[in-house]
Amino acid sequence: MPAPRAIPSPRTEAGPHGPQPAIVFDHACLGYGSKVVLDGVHGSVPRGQALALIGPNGAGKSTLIKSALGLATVASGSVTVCGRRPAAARPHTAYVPQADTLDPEFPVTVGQVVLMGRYRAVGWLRRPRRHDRIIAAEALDLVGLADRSRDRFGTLSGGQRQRVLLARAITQQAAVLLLDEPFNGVDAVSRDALIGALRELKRGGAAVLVSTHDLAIAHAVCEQVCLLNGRQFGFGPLQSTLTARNLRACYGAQVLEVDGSTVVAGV
Ligand SMILES: Nc1ncnc2c1ncn2[C@@H]1O[C@H](COP(=O)(O)OP(=O)(O)OP(=O)(O)O)[C@@H](O)[C@H]1O
Repeated sequence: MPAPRAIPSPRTEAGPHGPQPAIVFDHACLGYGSKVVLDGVHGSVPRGQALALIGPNGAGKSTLIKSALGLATVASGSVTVCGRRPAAARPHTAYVPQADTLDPEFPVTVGQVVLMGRYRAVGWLRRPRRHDRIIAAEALDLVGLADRSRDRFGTLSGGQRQRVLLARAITQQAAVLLLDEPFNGVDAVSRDALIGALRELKRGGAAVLVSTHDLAIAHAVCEQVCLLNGRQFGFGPLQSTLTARNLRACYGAQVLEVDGSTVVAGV
């Protein structure tokens, strides 16, 4: 039997016109109940690539991520994940919340948190097998925390906790990874570890959606960017989308020119 791997080998689902994108937003208007908070999102993410969601506070970044999980209302247009409605595609998606959503006082070890990612595959009432433990150990190694497995989750720094949550998502071996501001308040070591792990996941064929306030993260990890502020201000390759014009339209007065570079102030 081949050794288990946290990151599965690349797979492409072929459609009639070639490989199918992992995520497709088709003129999607998104919100909660009857309230629309995000208008006209249009673009797609192939497997093995990442999309950065960029925009000011309240722009709709989390809403876009929730729509791919089937947790936001699609008022018009459509959102498709792995060729299905998002709710039906949940077995193929893994979600990384912000680290502060998990109570650090909860008495659980780092290894146990990572192993929780295997529960969907194992079943809640069954014990994880050796196979699952190997996958969890490999995922923890990928985020650079192999030596912290027995430590209590709450004793880790915020950045390390964020890495543990990414490891938990990696063990799900999902085709689509959705990360909500994983770099917020993260130190340089954790930031580099997260960037390295995301690159490795893309190499394994995963499609990644990552919301961030940091344009440098988009450049380090993502092929495409989606600029949002209540509606879409651009969706496409970084170079042609992260233009001063688009950023100014999206952020307004918060965009500055510093030494010929465009900088978004205060985020
Ligand atoms: N469950 C909800 N019900 C109704 N409105 C909501 C809900 N969640 C978010 N909103 C609203 O949707 C809009 C977009 O919020 P969202 O959290 O998606 O923005 P964001 O870009 O992720 O913001 P931040 O960077 O501050 O996390 C906001 O006006 C917010 O108040």
